[in-house]
Amino acid sequence: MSAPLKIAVLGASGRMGAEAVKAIETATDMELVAALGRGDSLDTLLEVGATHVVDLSVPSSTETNVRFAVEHRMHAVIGTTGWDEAKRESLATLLAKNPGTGVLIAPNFALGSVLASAFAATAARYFESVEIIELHHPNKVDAPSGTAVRTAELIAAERASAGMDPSPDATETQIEGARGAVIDGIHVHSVRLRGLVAHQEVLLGGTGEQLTLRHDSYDRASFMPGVLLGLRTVASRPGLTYGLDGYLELGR
Ligand SMILES: NC(=O)C1=CN([C@@H]2O[C@H](COP(=O)(O)OP(=O)(O)OC[C@H]3O[C@@H](n4cnc5c(N)ncnc54)[C@H](OP(=O)(O)O)[C@@H]3O)[C@@H](O)[C@H]2O)C=CC1
Ligand SMILES: O=C(O)C1=N[C@H](C(=O)O)C[C@H](O)C1
Repeated sequence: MSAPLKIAVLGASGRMGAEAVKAIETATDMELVAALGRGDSLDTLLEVGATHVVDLSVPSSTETNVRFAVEHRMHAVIGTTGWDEAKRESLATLLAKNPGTGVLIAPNFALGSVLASAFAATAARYFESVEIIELHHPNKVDAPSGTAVRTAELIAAERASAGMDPSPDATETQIEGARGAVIDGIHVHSVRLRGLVAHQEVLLGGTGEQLTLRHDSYDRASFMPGVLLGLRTVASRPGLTYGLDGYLELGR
């Protein structure tokens, strides 16, 4: 049997970080070597000899954390939101200088969510209208969710390759925000509600019919199989992978 992966969790006291710590401690092929939070020095990662980092911190710190890891040739699995195109490009440039190091940015680790986004992108070629509603707990600091952004990007790419027009919309006047955020031409609406965890609906409309693709995470345990899959795979995928779908055989 090969040596266990030496894993550090960043954001370890948070809602996701605490769940990841439990999952890693339970995995027989992994060793938790550090559980760090705000104010802890990243030099600890070097002192404990971490080979892999899981970043589940906050959008304002994730880039600094991950760049440190890559500069020291640690593989990184990122669940934290905030990785826009400019940040991803900059990270890819850094990775090119550190060949052999792998990074996964996973907007959503839940396998059902990854599948739902892929199904939605496929379906969006066949429906005139598409909009996204994402629904989350009220402690979430960013909107729209990273998952909704990624889903909109996938849908927009499919519709562009199919030569489709924008979804029809006759709105002439509106109160700002009434039609949601627009990402690559796709409208995204964000709900924050006590009692929710993480949920998303993609509404697809055609003449006389509607298809709704909904995914619900009722518990953060739903994200852990994806976190562990990411950790087990990332070292064999040098460079940057955006989306856990990059590690799955989705037949697309
Ligand atoms: N990809 C996925 O499947 C999922 C992604 N997420 C994303 O993960 C992120 C975390 O979510 P959640 O756990 O709910 O958030 P929390 O706020 O519960 O946790 C974030 C943790 O990070 C800590 N932190 C702050 N700054 C740093 C730093 N510089 N280094 C290390 N840790 C730091 C915070 O500490 P303090 O409290 O002191 O600020 C807190 O403990 C979000 O971006 C969220 O959108 C969430 C669920 C699933
Ligand atoms: O903050 C959360 O809770 C979640 N964040 C991620 C996102 O923004 O998409 C993943 C999941 O939706 C839960």
